[in-house]
Amino acid sequence: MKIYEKAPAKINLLLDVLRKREDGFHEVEMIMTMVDLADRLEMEELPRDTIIISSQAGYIPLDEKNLAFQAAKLIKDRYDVRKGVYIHLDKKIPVAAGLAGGSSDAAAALRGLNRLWQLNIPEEELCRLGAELGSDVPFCVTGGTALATGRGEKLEQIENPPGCWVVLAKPPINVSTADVYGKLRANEITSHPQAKDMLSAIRHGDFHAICDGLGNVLEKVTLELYPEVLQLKESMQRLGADGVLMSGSGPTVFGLVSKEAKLARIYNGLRGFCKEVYVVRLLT
Ligand SMILES: C[C@](O)(CO)[C@H](O)COP(=O)(O)OP(=O)(O)OC[C@H]1O[C@@H](n2ccc(N)nc2=O)[C@H](O)[C@@H]1O
Ligand SMILES: Nc1ncnc2c1ncn2[C@@H]1O[C@H](COP(=O)(O)OP(=O)(O)OP(=O)(O)O)[C@@H](O)[C@H]1O
Repeated sequence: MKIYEKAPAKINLLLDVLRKREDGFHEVEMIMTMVDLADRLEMEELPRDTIIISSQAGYIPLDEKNLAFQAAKLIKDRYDVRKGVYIHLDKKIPVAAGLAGGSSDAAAALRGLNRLWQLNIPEEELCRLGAELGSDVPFCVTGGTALATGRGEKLEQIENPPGCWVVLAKPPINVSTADVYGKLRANEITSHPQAKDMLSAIRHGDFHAICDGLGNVLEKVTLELYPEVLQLKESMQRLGADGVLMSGSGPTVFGLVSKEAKLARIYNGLRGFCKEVYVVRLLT
């Protein structure tokens, strides 16, 4: 039997860091949602007790470093599954982009293998397993829109923001999340984005208040390291996006756009100097 799972990319509408914790992680407050740019996983049971990963993308690890491999190994070990699985990853989400591509693949593998092996693991437990793989994985298990706290693994589902277009632009640099958090001086953050304002904007379906409330404290680190990300933000604003922000630790910048008529100008303007530009929708 073959099964398929979609692994959508996430964006952070808001990312605040409250403090650095003793375990080295940072206490965060994030509002995350999904967009319809997605990897696709094909999973097939193997009679041999092995995990095989393949992908059309030549630039990701296919061994135990792959997060989908780690998800399969975790679920096999924890539930004593003696069967194997072949997982093909059709990668569409850019890698090391701030869009949680690897985390979403891991989450899709957890959901898919739960079905393939009929394990009936409740979603809450899948999230707990996901948290062992990475801070973004629990959100990628549930999807939707959520307020994430703790190191990102504590989730409160909220309603989806109103539908809109999302322009994603990734400059040709790879950013390490660990490096960005490592360079952040949490006690020196002077301006914190307000989660309560964003939650209220989403609750009221107020697109313009959502655009006004966008904020990400990791921008300070990434924009200083890579001025081209700042240039990209400024270009997107100049070209007419309603709200613009860097996603996660970057370097992808997203623009929220309400009117379809604006898209061609923004897309063509960005494509002039950035090869990777995607026009997608919020997943609502
Ligand atoms: C930047 C975001 O993607 C925003 O959604 C997340 O906060 C990071 O999520 P992630 O990539 O799943 O992160 P993990 O794989 O758990 O951790 C990668 C590294 O980022 C740092 N890290 C991550 C999450 C967090 N709350 N505090 C941290 O300091 C840690 O140094 C960790 O070693
Ligand atoms: N299935 C996978 N897809 C993409 N990258 C993977 C995968 N498994 C492991 N990786 C590795 O994980 C690293 C980060 O890639 P990923 O695309 O998940 O980053 P990201 O979008 O910045 O994630 P986040 O937003 O959660 O910080 C890369 O170095 C990549 O080699």
